[in-house]
Amino acid sequence: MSLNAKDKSNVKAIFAKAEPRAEEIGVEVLSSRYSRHCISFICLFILLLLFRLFTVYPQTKSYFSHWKDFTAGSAEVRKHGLTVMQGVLRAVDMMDNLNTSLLSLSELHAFKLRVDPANFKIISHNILLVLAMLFPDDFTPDVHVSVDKFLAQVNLALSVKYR
Ligand code: HEM
Repeated sequence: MSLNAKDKSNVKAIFAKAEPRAEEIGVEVLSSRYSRHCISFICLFILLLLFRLFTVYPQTKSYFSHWKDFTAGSAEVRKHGLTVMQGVLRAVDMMDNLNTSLLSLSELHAFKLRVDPANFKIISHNILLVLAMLFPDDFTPDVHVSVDKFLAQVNLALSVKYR
């Protein structure tokens, strides 16, 4: 299912919307539940995303057996979360050319990391969930459809080298 012009603008808007709310979100949420060291929106997103991923789908931790600390806010979780989110944000920028722009990432996950591609669906579900939690007013059904379609395209592009 390809992205139409409305989908593209919805996807760009919800990811762009995040930045100005960083401080507000950081103070309200991070100070109580998460590390105080990481106060940008992106850090919060990462903490929620990976925290949910590893808690609700603990089998995903098996790919990170070299990590020492899986708790929300650990240096490893923060560093890797940022890496994944940079990948997603790059995909937002390159949404017209996903297969090419994510090709080397697909190769890495398929042949070096040997990640079961079923996990791409799990992480997409969590990305949707965290966006809905952080931006309930912006996360209209219309936006939900667009982001869902976008993440499905990202998954397809990440799965290219598995075929
Ligand atoms: C939206 C989906 C995803 C994106 C955009 C993404 C992106 C990335 C990026 C950018 C890297 C670093 C690549 C490099 O070092 O050159 C990476 C590494 C990695 N990814 Fe993913 N990833 C995704 C999904 C997943 C999933 C679902 C898993 C497993 C559950 C996974 C497991 C890993 C592992 C194990 C590494 C290496 C981490 C390390 O060296 O400590 N990724 N990913």
